[in-house]
Formats: sequence, structure tokens, C-alpha cells
Amino acid sequence: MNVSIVEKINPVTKHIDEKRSIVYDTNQLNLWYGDTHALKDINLEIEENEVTAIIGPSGCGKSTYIKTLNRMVELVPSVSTTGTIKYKGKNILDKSASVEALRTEVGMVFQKPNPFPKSIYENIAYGPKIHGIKKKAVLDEIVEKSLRGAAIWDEVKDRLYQNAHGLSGGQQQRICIARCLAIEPDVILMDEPTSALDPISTLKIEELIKELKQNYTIIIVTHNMQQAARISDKTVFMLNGEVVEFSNTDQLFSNPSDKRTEDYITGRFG
Ligand SMILES: Nc1ncnc2c1ncn2[C@@H]1O[C@H](COP(=O)(O)OP(=O)(O)OP(=O)(O)O)[C@@H](O)[C@H]1O
Repeated sequence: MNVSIVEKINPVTKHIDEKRSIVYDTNQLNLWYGDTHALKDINLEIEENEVTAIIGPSGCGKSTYIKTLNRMVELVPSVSTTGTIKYKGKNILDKSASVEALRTEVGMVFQKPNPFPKSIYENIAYGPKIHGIKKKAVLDEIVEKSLRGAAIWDEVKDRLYQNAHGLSGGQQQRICIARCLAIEPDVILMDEPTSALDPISTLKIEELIKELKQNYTIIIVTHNMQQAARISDKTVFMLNGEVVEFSNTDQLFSNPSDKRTEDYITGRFG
């Protein structure tokens, strides 16, 4: 058994130095979809074991930015970029960088829960199996730890071999988070993970995010400013493809330094 997953999913808090390390360092990032200039001169440092929320009005580039962090954005054929995004010191936009290696460290959870049409067990065991883990006992352990880590074990432990599509939307989203944990990522990207969920499921995911940040770096796009204020340490406010403000969440919401941030958070536009 690879012990790291046990360490990560059990709440054994890492010893964090006063100065956290930078996980993602984005420098002068520009991105175009054909002629559409979607990201403009983005400079951001994302620190480990923090929740960083990205907010801003529709079309400002939030999803585009988060999808550059695991290079999913490249699935759009017309995309071109300039600048760099260093993940743990290496530029992931460099053509020689391995997408596969990146995605073993960076998991993603999407807006709409998207479990595979397979059993709950198979959903979680799928990633580890692809990475060569075959022993049933090891897979069993990973499945349990991952489901516990995603705060859904008690709800599904007696129905592990039933189809995941039979679960509620909120449960399916936690299965997707468990599936992410099973590949032992360091970073979890979340693109509006609660926007399709009811308030109680939303609260459960928010509580989970607060727990997970002890062991993972989390970057979350959200339309919900209250959510950003509740769960994040840092907040990025984007507008028209630019980062207008990036600061501690408390500060951004209580004392924004840019008039445009103030206008947005007080509901004057967006
Ligand atoms: N696949 C694509 N092809 C062309 N243009 C795109 C594509 N995806 C996004 N865009 C454009 O890039 C800009 C940023 O879009 P993006 O989806 O990143 O914004 P967003 O802030 O996530 O919006 P929303 O909150 O509505 O999801 C928009 O002008 C959008 O129209």
C-alpha cells in the first residue's frame, strides 16, 4: 500500500512552515481562443494548503484560467498562449511538459457531477487501476479511504457495488471528489462544484473543502460570493480576462483596494 494516500486522506495535518510554498506561479499569461483574447497578462501565485477562490462576472475568464492549470483548455483547437505557468517550478505550458504526469497530481471536479455509469466502487478504483494497482485488498483500502476523505463513506458503504448514478446530485459530487482523491493529487481544481446542488449538499461540500485544505491545495471557481467568503483563504477577482484584485479573502470582501472589485461585490454589476 502506498502510504501517502493514507496520510493524505486521514486528517494528519502536514507541518506547514510559516511561509507556504508556491504551487502555481503564473507569469504574464495570455490566452486566445482564435481572435478572442480571453486571459490578459495574468500574474498569480497560488500557495499550498490554501483555498483560492476565483470570482467575477460571466465571461471574465474564470473557467478558462482554471482549465489552463491542468491544460484542459488545450482541448479547444484554436487556443494559443503566451507566458508561463510554473507548477512546482516547472512550466506546464512548455510543449515538452507531460500532461499525464501533471494530471496525476492535479485533480478536477466539474460543475455537473459526472460519475462514470459504473458502481461506486469502480468509480473510485478506476484511477488507481489505471496506475497499475491490481491487488483487491489495496484497492479496497483506497476506495474506503477516498470515500471517507470525501465524507461519503457512511452513506455508501453498504451499496458500494450499486451504480453511482443512483445517488443524489450532492452524493454524486462527493463521489467525484473521492474519485479525485483516489489518484493522490496535490491540487484539486473545482469549477463551480456546487452550482448544480441544493443548499444542504452545497453546505456539505463547503465543509469538505475546508477539511481537505489541510492536505490539498484547492482552487475553486464560484459565482457565489458568499461561498468564496465562507471557504477561501485568498480570492481572485477577474474582469474581462484580467485579474483586478488578488488578496486575502477577508480583505477583498471587507476592504477591496480596487473600485471595480467594490462595485462587483456590492452588486453594482455582474
Ligand atoms: N471554447 C471556446 N471557444 C471560443 N471562445 C471561448 C471558449 N470558451 C470560452 N470562450 C470565451 O472566452 C471568454 C472567457 O470565457 P470563460 O468561460 O473562461 O468565462 P467564465 O468567467 O468562466 O464565464 P462563466 O462564469 O459564464 O462560466 C469568453 O469571452 C468566452 O466567450
